[in-house]
This record gives sequence, structure tokens and C-alpha cells, in this order.
Amino acid sequence: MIQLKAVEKTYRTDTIETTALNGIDLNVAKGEFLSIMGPSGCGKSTLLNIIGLLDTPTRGEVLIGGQQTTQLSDKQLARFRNQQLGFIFQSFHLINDLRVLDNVELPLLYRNVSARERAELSKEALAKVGLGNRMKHFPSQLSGGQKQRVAIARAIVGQPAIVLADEPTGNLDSAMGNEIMDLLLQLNEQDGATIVMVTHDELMARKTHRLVRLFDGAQVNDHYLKNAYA
Ligand SMILES: Nc1ncnc2c1ncn2[C@@H]1O[C@H](COP(=O)(O)OP(=O)(O)OP(=O)(O)O)[C@@H](O)[C@H]1O
Repeated sequence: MIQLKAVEKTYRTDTIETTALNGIDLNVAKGEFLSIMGPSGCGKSTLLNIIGLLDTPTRGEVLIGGQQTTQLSDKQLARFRNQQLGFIFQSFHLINDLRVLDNVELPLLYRNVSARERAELSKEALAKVGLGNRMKHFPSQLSGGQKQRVAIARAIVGQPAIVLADEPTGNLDSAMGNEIMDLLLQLNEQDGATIVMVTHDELMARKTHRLVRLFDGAQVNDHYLKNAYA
């Protein structure tokens, strides 16, 4: 479903060159729930942004669902993102001036979906995350866990094949974090969504199918990391 081949990412400013990713080869199977861990600055968000086509690699290839993405124009990328990918962020990224239902409808606005169908699909997505009774609320009237549920409803309303989550439980206490994690597991198990999640929480990562550890922009295996920290 996701294939990265020899992906490198270098950021350049006038004086400094930073290698954020240094030759990543990664295959994520359809229906797999993968977590990515590693110390601060090791390249986790960069990797997720590249998988999510929000950023482009300096070298290497990114294939999503067999489609080569490196040659796509910005417009094609935006369309591909909108149809294939759902995003969940640590800080929710909801629009505070919009009611919950309108926030969830947003990804559908960029497609040819009628107003009635947008509302129906969004209500379904909100019911799925247990927020069917909060549609008319504004984000400021919700708890952190509820905001993240809205963000998940928004991520899944267009039924994307892949959901990308950047520290989805990072801003939540452990009880709410566990609820959000259960919801992601349910999405994966029942709806078959392929999920890639960046997390700092080993307990959350342990619930997923596979744990990839990064160190200094490179993929390392568990054994190596344990030796490195021994
Ligand atoms: N836009 C940018 N310009 C320059 N350097 C960048 C940029 N984005 C990231 N970097 C650098 O690339 C490296 C990887 O950053 P990245 O945000 O991917 O790490 P991370 O593992 O997600 O960190 P954290 O856990 O702290 O969020 C870091 O050294 C960072 O300073």
C-alpha cells in the first residue's frame, strides 16, 4: 500500500544542511497498523509528511497504492491526498469558527459531493467516533479527547485507504489517550484502514502490528536500539 524506496530528505538553509531522512526503505501492507518511534529530531514527522505527500523527498521514490507520486504536480498531489489519505495531528487542527459537523465535512467540500450527502456522511463518521450528539457544538466546547474524535471523524469521512496520525494521543491524558487508541485499532480492524502512527508512547506502539524505530534519520531494528542504549 505504501512503498518508500531509498528516501532521503535534506533541509538546507544558508548555513546549515540537515539530513532528516537518510535512505529509508519501507513497505506498509494494506490493512497494516504501523507505528514509528524514535528520539526527538530523528525524522518521524518528516517521514510521515513524506508518506502523506505533504513534503517531497530530496531523493528516492514514494509509491502509494502502486502509484508513483514523485512526478505528480501540486494539483495532482492535492487531489491524491484528498482522496487517498486522512490526517490526524497531535493538536487536532480543527477550525474553531466551524461547528463540529462542518469541520468533519471539510474534506468532502473538495470533492463533487452534494450538501445532503456531505451531511449524511459526516453524521455517520461522527456516530462512528461516538459524537453523534455533539454535531452542533463548536470545538471550544469539547474536551481534548472529543476534539481528537472530531479530527478522526474528519480523517475518515472520505473513506481514505490510509490514515496518518502524528502523535494522536500526545496532548491527551492516559484515559483519553487509550480511548483514542482503541478507536484507531477499531478503524484498522473493522474498516481495514491502513494506519501509520508516530508516537512517543511505547505502550500505544505495542498495540499496533509493527514498530519501526528511527534514529538519526535511519531505520534501525529493535535489537540494535537496545544495544545502543545499553
Ligand atoms: N523545515 C525544516 N527546515 C530545516 N530543518 C528541518 C525542517 N523540518 C525538520 N527539520 C530538521 O529535520 C530533523 C528531523 O525533524 P522531524 O521534525 O522530522 O523530527 P521528529 O522525529 O518528528 O521530532 P519530534 O519528536 O521532536 O517531533 C530535525 O533535525 C529538524 O531540525
